[in-house]
Amino acid sequence: MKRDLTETHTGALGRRVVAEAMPSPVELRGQLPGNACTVASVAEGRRMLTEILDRNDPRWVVIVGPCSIHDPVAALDYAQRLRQLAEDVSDTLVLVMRAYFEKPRTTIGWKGLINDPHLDGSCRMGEGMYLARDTLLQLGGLGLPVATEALDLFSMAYLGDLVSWAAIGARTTESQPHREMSSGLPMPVGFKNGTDGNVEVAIHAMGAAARSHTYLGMDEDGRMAILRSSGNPFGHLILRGGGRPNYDAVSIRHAEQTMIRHQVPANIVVDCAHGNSNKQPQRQPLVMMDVVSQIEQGNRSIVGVMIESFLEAGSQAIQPDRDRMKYGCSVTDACIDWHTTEQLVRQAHRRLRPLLAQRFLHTAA
Ligand SMILES: O=C[C@H](O)[C@H](O)COP(=O)(O)O
Ligand SMILES: C=C(OP(=O)(O)O)C(=O)O
Repeated sequence: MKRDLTETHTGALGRRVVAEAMPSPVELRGQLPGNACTVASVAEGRRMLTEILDRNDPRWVVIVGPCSIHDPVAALDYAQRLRQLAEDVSDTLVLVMRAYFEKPRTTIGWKGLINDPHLDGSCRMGEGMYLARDTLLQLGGLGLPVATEALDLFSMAYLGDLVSWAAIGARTTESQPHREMSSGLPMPVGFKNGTDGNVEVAIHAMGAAARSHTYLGMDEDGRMAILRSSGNPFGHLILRGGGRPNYDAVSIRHAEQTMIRHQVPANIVVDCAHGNSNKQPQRQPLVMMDVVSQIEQGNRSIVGVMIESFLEAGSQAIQPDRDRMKYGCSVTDACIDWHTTEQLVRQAHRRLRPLLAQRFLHTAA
Protein backbone atom coordinates (compact mmCIF):
# COMPACT_ATOMS: atom_id res chain seq x y z
CA MET A 1 0.00 0.00 0.00
CA LYS A 2 1.22 3.50 -0.81
CA ARG A 3 2.34 5.34 2.33
CA ASP A 4 1.82 9.04 2.61
CA LEU A 5 5.11 10.15 4.07
CA THR A 6 4.00 13.65 5.01
CA GLU A 7 5.64 14.03 8.38
CA THR A 8 4.97 16.82 10.77
CA HIS A 9 7.66 17.51 13.34
CA THR A 10 5.81 18.81 16.31
CA GLY A 11 8.86 19.46 18.45
CA ALA A 12 8.09 23.16 18.28
CA LEU A 13 4.90 22.44 20.21
CA GLY A 14 6.93 20.75 22.88
CA ARG A 15 5.55 17.29 22.10
CA ARG A 16 7.78 14.23 21.96
CA VAL A 17 6.13 12.83 18.83
CA VAL A 18 6.45 12.84 15.09
CA ALA A 19 3.19 12.50 13.18
CA GLU A 20 2.77 10.45 10.01
CA ALA A 21 -0.32 10.48 7.83
CA MET A 22 -2.79 7.61 8.16
CA PRO A 23 -5.69 6.89 5.78
CA SER A 24 -9.13 7.60 7.18
CA PRO A 25 -11.58 4.76 7.89
CA VAL A 26 -13.55 5.72 4.78
CA GLU A 27 -10.42 5.59 2.65
CA LEU A 28 -9.39 2.18 3.95
CA ARG A 29 -12.89 0.78 3.51
CA GLY A 30 -12.83 2.15 -0.04
CA GLN A 31 -9.67 0.14 -0.73
CA LEU A 32 -10.97 -2.96 1.04
CA PRO A 33 -14.77 -2.91 0.95
CA GLY A 34 -16.87 -5.61 2.58
CA ASN A 35 -18.77 -7.86 0.18
CA ALA A 36 -22.20 -9.44 0.52
CA CYS A 37 -20.69 -12.60 2.01
CA THR A 38 -18.69 -10.85 4.76
CA VAL A 39 -21.53 -8.47 5.59
CA ALA A 40 -23.92 -11.42 5.97
CA SER A 41 -21.42 -13.39 8.03
CA VAL A 42 -20.77 -10.50 10.45
CA ALA A 43 -24.48 -9.78 10.81
CA GLU A 44 -25.28 -13.44 11.46
CA GLY A 45 -22.46 -13.66 14.02
CA ARG A 46 -23.81 -10.65 15.90
CA ARG A 47 -27.35 -11.97 15.69
CA MET A 48 -26.42 -15.36 17.17
CA LEU A 49 -24.40 -13.78 19.96
CA THR A 50 -27.07 -11.29 20.96
CA GLU A 51 -29.67 -14.07 20.94
CA ILE A 52 -27.46 -16.16 23.23
CA LEU A 53 -27.00 -13.19 25.58
CA ASP A 54 -30.76 -12.56 25.55
CA ARG A 55 -31.41 -16.29 26.20
CA ASN A 56 -33.43 -16.64 23.00
CA ASP A 57 -30.80 -19.06 21.70
CA PRO A 58 -29.93 -21.86 24.15
CA ARG A 59 -26.47 -22.58 22.73
CA TRP A 60 -23.10 -21.61 24.17
CA VAL A 61 -20.40 -19.53 22.54
CA VAL A 62 -16.79 -20.67 22.23
CA ILE A 63 -14.37 -17.85 21.39
CA VAL A 64 -11.32 -19.68 20.18
CA GLY A 65 -8.14 -18.91 18.28
CA PRO A 66 -4.62 -17.58 18.54
CA CYS A 67 -3.51 -15.25 21.27
CA SER A 68 -2.51 -12.92 18.42
CA ILE A 69 -2.35 -13.05 14.64
CA HIS A 70 1.18 -12.44 13.41
CA ASP A 71 0.94 -14.41 10.15
CA PRO A 72 -2.35 -14.04 8.24
CA VAL A 73 -1.61 -17.17 6.17
CA ALA A 74 -1.44 -19.35 9.28
CA ALA A 75 -4.52 -17.60 10.70
CA LEU A 76 -6.51 -18.46 7.57
CA ASP A 77 -5.24 -22.02 7.65
CA TYR A 78 -6.49 -22.23 11.25
CA ALA A 79 -9.80 -20.62 10.23
CA GLN A 80 -10.46 -23.24 7.54
CA ARG A 81 -10.17 -26.00 10.13
CA LEU A 82 -12.28 -24.07 12.61
CA ARG A 83 -15.02 -23.53 10.06
CA GLN A 84 -15.39 -27.27 9.56
CA LEU A 85 -15.46 -27.87 13.30
CA ALA A 86 -17.96 -25.01 13.74
CA GLU A 87 -20.33 -26.71 11.32
CA ASP A 88 -20.04 -30.04 13.11
CA VAL A 89 -20.95 -28.63 16.53
CA SER A 90 -23.33 -25.85 15.45
CA ASP A 91 -26.43 -27.48 16.97
CA THR A 92 -24.97 -26.76 20.44
CA LEU A 93 -22.00 -24.39 20.16
CA VAL A 94 -21.38 -21.17 18.27
CA LEU A 95 -17.68 -20.97 17.44
CA VAL A 96 -16.22 -17.48 17.06
CA MET A 97 -12.60 -17.11 15.96
CA ARG A 98 -10.22 -14.96 17.98
CA ALA A 99 -8.64 -12.58 15.46
CA TYR A 100 -6.57 -10.39 17.76
CA PHE A 101 -4.52 -7.73 15.99
CA GLU A 102 -3.75 -5.56 19.03
CA LYS A 103 -1.94 -6.77 22.15
CA PRO A 104 -1.94 -4.91 25.46
CA ARG A 105 1.45 -5.42 27.14
CA THR A 106 2.23 -5.57 30.83
CA THR A 107 5.30 -3.43 30.11
CA ILE A 108 6.71 -3.64 26.60
CA GLY A 109 6.74 -6.18 23.79
CA TRP A 110 5.33 -6.69 20.29
CA LYS A 111 2.00 -4.87 20.25
CA GLY A 112 0.35 -6.79 17.46
CA LEU A 113 -0.02 -6.86 13.70
CA ILE A 114 -1.64 -3.42 13.39
CA ASN A 115 1.13 -1.75 15.34
CA ASP A 116 4.05 -3.64 13.83
CA PRO A 117 3.07 -5.78 10.82
CA HIS A 118 6.69 -6.59 9.92
CA LEU A 119 7.46 -7.72 13.49
CA ASP A 120 10.70 -5.78 13.42
CA GLY A 121 9.95 -2.57 15.27
CA SER A 122 9.37 -0.61 12.05
CA CYS A 123 5.74 -0.08 13.20
CA ARG A 124 4.19 0.66 9.80
CA MET A 125 0.70 1.04 11.23
CA GLY A 126 -0.94 2.02 7.93
CA GLU A 127 0.18 -1.29 6.46
CA GLY A 128 -0.81 -3.07 9.67
CA MET A 129 -4.35 -1.73 9.54
CA TYR A 130 -4.60 -2.69 5.86
CA LEU A 131 -3.40 -6.21 6.62
CA ALA A 132 -5.78 -6.58 9.57
CA ARG A 133 -8.75 -5.49 7.45
CA ASP A 134 -7.71 -7.71 4.59
CA THR A 135 -7.43 -10.69 6.96
CA LEU A 136 -10.84 -9.96 8.48
CA LEU A 137 -12.37 -9.85 5.01
CA GLN A 138 -10.94 -13.26 4.23
CA LEU A 139 -12.15 -14.67 7.54
CA GLY A 140 -15.60 -13.22 6.89
CA GLY A 141 -15.51 -14.82 3.46
CA LEU A 142 -15.26 -18.21 5.18
CA GLY A 143 -18.46 -17.42 7.04
CA LEU A 144 -16.79 -17.48 10.46
CA PRO A 145 -17.81 -14.90 13.06
CA VAL A 146 -14.77 -13.06 14.35
CA ALA A 147 -13.77 -11.74 17.79
CA THR A 148 -11.14 -9.11 18.51
CA GLU A 149 -9.86 -6.92 21.30
CA ALA A 150 -10.68 -3.23 20.93
CA LEU A 151 -7.52 -1.83 22.42
CA ASP A 152 -6.68 1.28 20.44
CA LEU A 153 -9.54 3.78 20.64
CA PHE A 154 -9.47 4.30 16.87
CA SER A 155 -8.99 0.81 15.41
CA MET A 156 -12.64 -0.18 15.50
CA ALA A 157 -13.48 2.72 13.19
CA TYR A 158 -11.37 0.89 10.59
CA LEU A 159 -12.34 -2.68 11.37
CA GLY A 160 -15.55 -2.75 13.40
CA ASP A 161 -17.82 -3.47 10.43
CA LEU A 162 -16.06 -6.85 10.05
CA VAL A 163 -16.19 -7.92 13.70
CA SER A 164 -19.01 -9.81 15.47
CA TRP A 165 -17.71 -9.67 19.06
CA ALA A 166 -15.24 -7.41 20.87
CA ALA A 167 -13.36 -7.61 24.14
CA ILE A 168 -12.12 -4.88 26.41
CA GLY A 169 -9.03 -6.33 28.05
CA ALA A 170 -8.06 -6.63 31.68
CA ARG A 171 -5.71 -3.65 31.43
CA THR A 172 -8.32 -1.28 29.98
CA THR A 173 -11.62 -2.39 31.47
CA GLU A 174 -11.46 0.44 34.02
CA SER A 175 -10.66 3.07 31.39
CA GLN A 176 -13.42 5.61 30.78
CA PRO A 177 -12.52 6.14 27.10
CA HIS A 178 -12.81 2.37 26.49
CA ARG A 179 -16.18 2.25 28.19
CA GLU A 180 -17.33 5.22 26.08
CA MET A 181 -16.07 3.59 22.90
CA SER A 182 -17.84 0.32 23.84
CA SER A 183 -21.09 2.20 24.36
CA GLY A 184 -21.03 3.03 20.64
CA LEU A 185 -19.88 -0.31 19.23
CA PRO A 186 -22.36 -2.25 17.11
CA MET A 187 -21.48 -5.69 18.48
CA PRO A 188 -21.59 -7.44 21.90
CA VAL A 189 -18.63 -6.46 24.08
CA GLY A 190 -17.08 -8.62 26.80
CA PHE A 191 -15.32 -6.82 29.66
CA LYS A 192 -12.52 -8.69 31.37
CA ASN A 193 -11.95 -8.53 35.10
CA GLY A 194 -8.83 -6.59 36.10
CA THR A 195 -5.39 -8.21 36.09
CA ASP A 196 -5.52 -8.24 39.92
CA GLY A 197 -8.75 -10.28 39.78
CA ASN A 198 -11.09 -7.36 40.51
CA VAL A 199 -14.44 -8.32 38.96
CA GLU A 200 -16.34 -5.22 40.04
CA VAL A 201 -14.42 -2.98 37.60
CA ALA A 202 -15.70 -5.06 34.68
CA ILE A 203 -19.25 -4.98 36.04
CA HIS A 204 -18.98 -1.19 36.38
CA ALA A 205 -17.77 -1.13 32.77
CA MET A 206 -20.88 -3.06 31.66
CA GLY A 207 -23.10 -0.57 33.46
CA ALA A 208 -21.25 2.42 32.01
CA ALA A 209 -21.16 1.07 28.45
CA ALA A 210 -24.89 0.32 28.51
CA ARG A 211 -25.55 4.08 28.80
CA SER A 212 -25.21 6.75 26.14
CA HIS A 213 -22.10 8.95 26.23
CA THR A 214 -20.69 12.04 24.60
CA TYR A 215 -16.94 11.91 24.03
CA LEU A 216 -14.09 12.90 21.74
CA GLY A 217 -13.32 10.54 18.91
CA MET A 218 -12.74 10.25 15.20
CA ASP A 219 -15.36 10.45 12.50
CA GLU A 220 -15.42 8.29 9.38
CA ASP A 221 -13.28 10.80 7.53
CA GLY A 222 -10.58 10.67 10.18
CA ARG A 223 -11.39 14.07 11.70
CA MET A 224 -11.65 14.69 15.42
CA ALA A 225 -15.31 14.81 16.35
CA ILE A 226 -17.71 14.92 19.25
CA LEU A 227 -19.31 11.48 19.27
CA ARG A 228 -22.63 10.66 20.91
CA SER A 229 -23.29 6.98 21.48
CA SER A 230 -26.60 5.28 22.16
CA GLY A 231 -25.30 2.71 24.68
CA ASN A 232 -24.49 -0.97 24.22
CA PRO A 233 -26.98 -3.35 25.91
CA PHE A 234 -24.89 -6.42 25.08
CA GLY A 235 -22.02 -5.98 27.55
CA HIS A 236 -21.07 -9.09 29.50
CA LEU A 237 -18.41 -10.20 31.97
CA ILE A 238 -15.31 -12.22 31.09
CA LEU A 239 -13.73 -13.97 34.05
CA ARG A 240 -10.03 -14.39 33.23
CA GLY A 241 -8.57 -14.94 36.70
CA GLY A 242 -5.90 -12.74 38.20
CA GLY A 243 -4.06 -13.29 41.45
CA ARG A 244 -5.90 -16.61 41.47
CA PRO A 245 -8.27 -18.38 39.06
CA ASN A 246 -11.93 -17.31 39.20
CA TYR A 247 -13.78 -19.96 37.16
CA ASP A 248 -14.79 -22.11 40.16
CA ALA A 249 -18.44 -22.28 41.22
CA VAL A 250 -17.92 -20.04 44.26
CA SER A 251 -16.27 -17.30 42.17
CA ILE A 252 -18.97 -17.59 39.52
CA ARG A 253 -21.70 -17.32 42.16
CA HIS A 254 -19.99 -14.26 43.62
CA ALA A 255 -19.77 -12.65 40.18
CA GLU A 256 -23.47 -13.40 39.53
CA GLN A 257 -24.51 -11.82 42.83
CA THR A 258 -22.40 -8.74 42.16
CA MET A 259 -23.95 -8.37 38.70
CA ILE A 260 -27.46 -8.68 40.10
CA ARG A 261 -26.62 -6.09 42.75
CA HIS A 262 -25.39 -3.71 40.03
CA GLN A 263 -28.48 -4.45 37.91
CA VAL A 264 -26.63 -5.71 34.85
CA PRO A 265 -27.51 -9.00 33.10
CA ALA A 266 -25.74 -12.00 34.65
CA ASN A 267 -23.95 -13.12 31.49
CA ILE A 268 -20.50 -14.64 31.98
CA VAL A 269 -17.83 -15.89 29.57
CA VAL A 270 -15.04 -17.87 31.21
CA ASP A 271 -11.60 -17.27 29.72
CA CYS A 272 -9.83 -20.61 30.12
CA ALA A 273 -6.45 -18.95 29.49
CA HIS A 274 -4.63 -16.06 31.19
CA GLY A 275 -5.05 -15.99 34.99
CA ASN A 276 -7.42 -18.96 34.89
CA SER A 277 -4.71 -21.24 33.54
CA ASN A 278 -1.79 -19.46 35.11
CA LYS A 279 -0.71 -18.97 31.48
CA GLN A 280 -0.04 -22.72 31.28
CA PRO A 281 -1.90 -23.75 28.12
CA GLN A 282 -2.15 -27.40 29.16
CA ARG A 283 -4.45 -26.21 31.98
CA GLN A 284 -7.02 -24.74 29.58
CA PRO A 285 -8.80 -28.07 28.94
CA LEU A 286 -9.15 -28.61 32.71
CA VAL A 287 -10.74 -25.19 33.10
CA MET A 288 -13.08 -25.77 30.19
CA MET A 289 -14.22 -29.16 31.46
CA ASP A 290 -14.83 -27.71 34.91
CA VAL A 291 -17.03 -25.06 33.31
CA VAL A 292 -18.91 -27.75 31.35
CA SER A 293 -19.52 -29.60 34.64
CA GLN A 294 -20.91 -26.45 36.21
CA ILE A 295 -23.30 -26.04 33.28
CA GLU A 296 -24.33 -29.71 33.63
CA GLN A 297 -25.02 -29.02 37.29
CA GLY A 298 -27.46 -26.27 36.34
CA ASN A 299 -25.45 -23.07 35.96
CA ARG A 300 -27.39 -20.53 33.85
CA SER A 301 -25.09 -17.50 33.87
CA ILE A 302 -22.19 -18.97 31.88
CA VAL A 303 -22.88 -18.17 28.24
CA GLY A 304 -19.56 -19.29 26.87
CA VAL A 305 -15.83 -19.82 27.12
CA MET A 306 -12.67 -18.43 25.57
CA ILE A 307 -9.69 -20.57 24.54
CA GLU A 308 -6.26 -19.55 23.27
CA SER A 309 -5.38 -22.03 20.54
CA PHE A 310 -3.30 -22.11 17.38
CA LEU A 311 -2.03 -24.74 14.95
CA GLU A 312 0.99 -25.61 17.10
CA ALA A 313 1.24 -25.78 20.88
CA GLY A 314 3.25 -23.31 22.94
CA SER A 315 4.83 -20.04 21.89
CA GLN A 316 8.00 -18.81 20.26
CA ALA A 317 10.14 -15.70 20.24
CA ILE A 318 10.08 -13.43 17.20
CA GLN A 319 13.23 -14.06 15.15
CA PRO A 320 14.85 -11.57 12.76
CA ASP A 321 15.00 -14.42 10.23
CA ARG A 322 11.32 -15.31 9.74
CA ASP A 323 12.25 -18.59 8.04
CA ARG A 324 13.51 -19.84 11.36
CA MET A 325 10.12 -19.35 12.99
CA LYS A 326 7.68 -22.20 13.49
CA TYR A 327 4.57 -22.00 11.29
CA GLY A 328 1.30 -21.59 13.21
CA CYS A 329 2.89 -21.05 16.63
CA SER A 330 2.03 -18.05 18.83
CA VAL A 331 4.46 -15.16 19.30
CA THR A 332 2.57 -13.94 22.37
CA ASP A 333 0.94 -16.19 25.00
CA ALA A 334 1.37 -19.96 24.65
CA CYS A 335 -1.61 -21.74 23.07
CA ILE A 336 -2.98 -25.28 22.89
CA ASP A 337 -2.54 -26.93 19.48
CA TRP A 338 -5.21 -27.67 16.90
CA HIS A 339 -5.56 -31.36 17.74
CA THR A 340 -6.15 -30.60 21.43
CA THR A 341 -8.58 -27.81 20.49
CA GLU A 342 -10.62 -30.05 18.26
CA GLN A 343 -10.82 -32.82 20.88
CA LEU A 344 -11.80 -30.30 23.54
CA VAL A 345 -14.55 -28.65 21.52
CA ARG A 346 -15.96 -32.04 20.44
CA GLN A 347 -15.91 -33.27 24.04
CA ALA A 348 -17.76 -30.13 25.23
CA HIS A 349 -20.23 -30.63 22.38
CA ARG A 350 -20.89 -34.26 23.38
CA ARG A 351 -21.52 -33.30 27.00
CA LEU A 352 -23.58 -30.16 26.41
CA ARG A 353 -25.76 -31.37 23.57
CA PRO A 354 -28.15 -33.36 25.79
CA LEU A 355 -28.74 -30.23 27.89
CA LEU A 356 -30.05 -28.23 24.95
CA ALA A 357 -33.48 -29.81 24.92
CA GLN A 358 -33.85 -28.93 28.59
CA ARG A 359 -32.76 -25.35 27.85
CA PHE A 360 -35.23 -25.06 25.00
CA LEU A 361 -38.03 -25.90 27.44
CA HIS A 362 -36.72 -23.39 29.96
CA THR A 363 -36.38 -20.69 27.27
CA ALA A 364 -39.90 -21.33 26.05
CA ALA A 365 -41.38 -21.23 29.59
O1 LIG B 1 -2.97 -12.19 25.97
C1 LIG B 1 -1.84 -11.78 25.92
C2 LIG B 1 -1.03 -11.37 27.06
O2 LIG B 1 -1.41 -12.01 28.23
C3 LIG B 1 -1.07 -9.89 27.25
O3 LIG B 1 -0.90 -9.27 26.03
C4 LIG B 1 0.00 -9.45 28.23
O4 LIG B 1 1.20 -9.99 27.84
P1 LIG B 1 2.58 -9.64 28.52
O5 LIG B 1 2.41 -9.77 30.01
O6 LIG B 1 3.52 -10.66 27.96
O7 LIG B 1 2.97 -8.26 28.12
C1 LIG C 1 -4.76 -9.76 26.43
C2 LIG C 1 -5.73 -10.63 26.62
O1 LIG C 1 -6.33 -10.89 27.75
P1 LIG C 1 -6.30 -10.09 29.13
O2 LIG C 1 -6.77 -8.71 28.83
O3 LIG C 1 -7.23 -10.88 29.96
O4 LIG C 1 -4.90 -10.13 29.65
C3 LIG C 1 -6.22 -11.48 25.51
O5 LIG C 1 -7.28 -12.10 25.64
O6 LIG C 1 -5.53 -11.53 24.50
